[in-house]
Amino acid sequence: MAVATAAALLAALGGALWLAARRFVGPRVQRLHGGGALGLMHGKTVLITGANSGLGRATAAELLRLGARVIMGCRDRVRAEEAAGQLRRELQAGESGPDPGAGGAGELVVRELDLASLRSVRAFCQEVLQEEPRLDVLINNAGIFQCPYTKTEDGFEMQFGVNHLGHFLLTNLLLGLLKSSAPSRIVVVSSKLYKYGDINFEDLNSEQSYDKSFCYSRSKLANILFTRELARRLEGTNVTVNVLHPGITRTNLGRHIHIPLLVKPLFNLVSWAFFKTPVEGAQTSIYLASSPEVEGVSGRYFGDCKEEELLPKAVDESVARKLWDISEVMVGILK
Ligand SMILES: NC(=O)c1ccc[n+]([C@@H]2O[C@H](COP(=O)([O-])OP(=O)(O)OC[C@H]3O[C@@H](n4cnc5c(N)ncnc54)[C@H](O)[C@@H]3O)[C@@H](O)[C@H]2O)c1
Repeated sequence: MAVATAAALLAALGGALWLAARRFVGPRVQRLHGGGALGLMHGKTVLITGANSGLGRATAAELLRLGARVIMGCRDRVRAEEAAGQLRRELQAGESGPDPGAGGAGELVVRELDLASLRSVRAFCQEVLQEEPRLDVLINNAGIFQCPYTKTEDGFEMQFGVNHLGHFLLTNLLLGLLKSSAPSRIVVVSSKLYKYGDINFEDLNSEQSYDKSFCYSRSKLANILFTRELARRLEGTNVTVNVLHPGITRTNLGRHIHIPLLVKPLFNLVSWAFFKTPVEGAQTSIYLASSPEVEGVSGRYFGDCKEEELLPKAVDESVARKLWDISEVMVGILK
């Protein structure tokens, strides 16, 4: 009797946990574009930061399959070239598409970009501006998650520096090209964890106290405030900018999180059961980059290819403007 009750309780607990986790992760989104969409991105140039792994890689594979010229902005050239070689082979073998013979497959270019260095961001943008006649989609995807306290080359707290400031400078330097290629799109990859962040202007460098999860959330809140302020500034230009959360996805993003050896198998099991695959997680980025449905839509927040509500702190216009002004000073953009 006691065993049966314990088993029933365990089953109920397991079921509740399953439902809670599914609710948090969100419904799995199936691949958006079938064989009929091949060529949808033909003639378009897409730049993806952090495109050699995880969500960025899955996004690159799909946009490439749809015919785009994809520029991979990556920190490590060797790893990026490896990933690019693999993507080209997959494309040729038809592994990243259901209909390899239907044409439309695009071109892949690797360029070096370290978002933790404003010097590197400037050099990268100079190269892009010199060599690329157009830019139709910019996807600010790269990110770093809950690393130990370190600073960027320019002395900024790493997560704020890479996730927000690096992309802030990158986007601003490429705006002219995006405008001249309009209609064009900017897609910003944030996270639901923005909810636990705050823009504490008095300590943006977290010198006094560093909380790695707060700083990640703060950088992702900054991504959203940046998107909304940029959308306001871009009104009437035919350049749109939207932000998304991909949902919890099985990638290497958690490389800085220490999981005890004994707990690892359980963690792997849970992530295998509940987390999205990179292809599933990338669907909202792909949707915002390529779908005709979002033509002209700007300043919105998406999850699972649908618009979602934001908390008041993420739509606070005065905080967004102040963050913009401070970011301009931090990255050294002269007004
Ligand atoms: N995986 C998830 O569950 C999840 C959930 C919410 C949001 N996100 C966001 O998705 C985005 C992609 O993450 P992912 O899950 O694919 O992880 P990932 O670690 O596979 O990809 C992150 C990419 O960013 C690159 N990157 C890191 N620092 C960089 C730097 N200084 N300069 C240039 N590139 C740099 C990495 O090299 C890597 O290619 C991130 O912005 C992350 O915050 C992921």
